[in-house]
Amino acid sequence: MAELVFFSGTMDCGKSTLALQMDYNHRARGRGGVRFSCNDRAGGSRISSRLGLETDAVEVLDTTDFWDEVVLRRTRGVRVDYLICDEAQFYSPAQVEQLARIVDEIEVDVFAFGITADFRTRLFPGSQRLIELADRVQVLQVEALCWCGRRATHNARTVDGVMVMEGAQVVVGDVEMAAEGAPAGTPADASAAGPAVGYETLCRRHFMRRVTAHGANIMARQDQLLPFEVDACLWRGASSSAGSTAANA
Ligand SMILES: Nc1ncnc2c1ncn2[C@@H]1O[C@H](COP(=O)(O)OP(=O)(O)O)[C@@H](O)[C@H]1O
Ligand SMILES: Cc1cn([C@H]2C[C@H](O)[C@@H](COP(=O)(O)O)O2)c(=O)[nH]c1=O
Repeated sequence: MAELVFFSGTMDCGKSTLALQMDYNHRARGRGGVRFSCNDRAGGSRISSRLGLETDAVEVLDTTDFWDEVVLRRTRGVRVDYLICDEAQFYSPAQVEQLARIVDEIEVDVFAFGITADFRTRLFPGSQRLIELADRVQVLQVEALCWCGRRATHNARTVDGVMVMEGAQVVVGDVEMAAEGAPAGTPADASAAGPAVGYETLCRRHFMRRVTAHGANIMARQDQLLPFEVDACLWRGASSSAGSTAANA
């Protein structure tokens, strides 16, 4: 029995990696599939994983009709047993309905991958329809982490390093690597003209309090600059470390 499965999680939790792995595994068993993506960071018509894997895909446009895509291939004698649908949050609700129809009427498995919510915690329309229609919604096992070490559940957007709550729902971008290179919150390319948009995965607590890694770093630095008496007092409290105030934020 064919299935519509929505694999979801925050940004940077391994969705595209899993999409490529599932495509590989099904293909290795002789099944025929079609890979789709939309607005991948690597550019059009690609599925790219931060682990370094990248492959070609059919770019989903506003005008794409998944039913036609499958029927056309089958009419030409191309085997289509499953679809890999990456960045599915960007698909329209109508396109998600086409995917459900493909599962039910022509027994093609559909494996969709995407984030559920945007930088304001609102569901993307495509993700909402997937949650409504999927046979299964599977949350990825690999957890992206907040800077505090908790499981990240939210995708924050930063503009020039500052977390924002206003702006267009769709802005293609990447998470910033706090541990590698520039401190989190530093624009990826500070010399580029225009504001630098980035993303950071946060736990709910720090999302609601708007504390990104960059903000936490500033608080930790301020801790280190406390007057001697206050600093000594905190130190005697044993729980004090440069990061503890930030972590309690
Ligand atoms: N250099 C690396 N070494 C090991 N794992 C990595 C490396 N870079 C990225 N990853 C893994 O890849 C995951 C991101 O995978 P990706 O498929 O690009 O995520 P998504 O599509 O969900 O945004 C990270 O959570 C991490 O587990
Ligand atoms: C939160 C949020 C994200 N996006 C964009 C940013 C990326 O291009 C993709 C997510 O890709 P990933 O493979 O899951 O990292 O979505 C956006 O346009 N709007 C948002 O609010």
